Amino acid sequence: MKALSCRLIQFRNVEDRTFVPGEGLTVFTGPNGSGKTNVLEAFFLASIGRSLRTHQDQEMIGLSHEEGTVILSYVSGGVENTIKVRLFRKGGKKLFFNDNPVRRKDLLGLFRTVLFTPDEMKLVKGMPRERRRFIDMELSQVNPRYVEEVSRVQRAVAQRNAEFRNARFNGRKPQVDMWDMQIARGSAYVLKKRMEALEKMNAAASEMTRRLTGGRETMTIKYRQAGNEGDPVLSEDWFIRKLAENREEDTRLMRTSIGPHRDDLVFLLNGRELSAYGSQGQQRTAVLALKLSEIQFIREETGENPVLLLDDVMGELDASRRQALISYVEEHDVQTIITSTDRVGDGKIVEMG
Ligand SMILES: Nc1ncnc2c1ncn2[C@@H]1O[C@H](COP(=O)(O)OP(=O)(O)OP(=O)(O)O)[C@@H](O)[C@H]1O
Repeated sequence: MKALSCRLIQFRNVEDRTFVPGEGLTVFTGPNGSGKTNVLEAFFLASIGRSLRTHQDQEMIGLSHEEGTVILSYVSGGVENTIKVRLFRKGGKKLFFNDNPVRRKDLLGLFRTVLFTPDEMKLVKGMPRERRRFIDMELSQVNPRYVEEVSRVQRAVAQRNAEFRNARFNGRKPQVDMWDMQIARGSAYVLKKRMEALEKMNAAASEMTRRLTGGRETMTIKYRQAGNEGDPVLSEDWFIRKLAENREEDTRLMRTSIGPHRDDLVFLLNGRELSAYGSQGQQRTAVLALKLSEIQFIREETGENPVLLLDDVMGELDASRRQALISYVEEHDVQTIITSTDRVGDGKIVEMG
């Protein structure tokens, strides 16, 4: 999969400009504040349907305008396609695939990207939410049903929690059997897909780590299931039983403590927990290995490379990791779009400002 062009109209600080990346490496360069990340954000918006740095879509519209647009052309499976995102100051956005309106969940998986920003260090150090987002983002781009099942579980959890509040307010016993069943059904599917992905990721991530460290270190990813100390259990019955067991406490706290929305990933380096024992450098290597494994996973699942978007990460990586990254993307022909104040690599250079 390759991006052919990305046109930004009244988007952030760009009035109207079309950016044409090269087939391999492209570096958007310019001084601080010149709009490098804005361009990367436009590519990401066309891929995921939201910004890489804000939940407020309106912030992306050029300051004095009522509407902003991104039009991305890309080629996938030898076919050229266009994604258009229109953002409105008065609220909302419209998404189009080859000029036909689409919903956000149908956009996911059309133009597939892997994003790597300095923020990604949160994968190791941050909250479990960051790690769930990582695996969800990856699966959402290769499996449309996964997106639906995740939102089904989210909705059922929200309804279950609302029922706890209503019941408390009205002084009655909560009626949550129906939500428990829905959560169990969706969770079993989500878990199964996450475990399958993890198995593939594990193989790729340990291979990448060996490569990045000259064989000195190995990484494994483990899945930590809420309410279970042992190996993850994927059956609906397990979820039903656990939700029932936890109902009393959930009623008291008005939340749902079992389900994929409470699970986490644990990264182990040479068998030890990376977040607790890993040095900064080891954590960086691990995150880089995870990102490269994400590319590999998407390629294996879809038969095509995603486009790699790197925001300002080159400065974060030392020379050897930088070189490992560049040689990986060159070897595998991964189109890579980089923002950097320096001219890194020997790809196409696009000057901002
Ligand atoms: N909605 C908007 N309308 C107009 N300009 C905007 C809008 N949002 C941000 N900007 C401008 O965009 C610029 C920031 O762009 P961006 O973050 O892409 O810079 P950058 O080149 O990546 O910088 P750095 O090297 O510091 O990361 C700032 O000048 C900011 O004022």
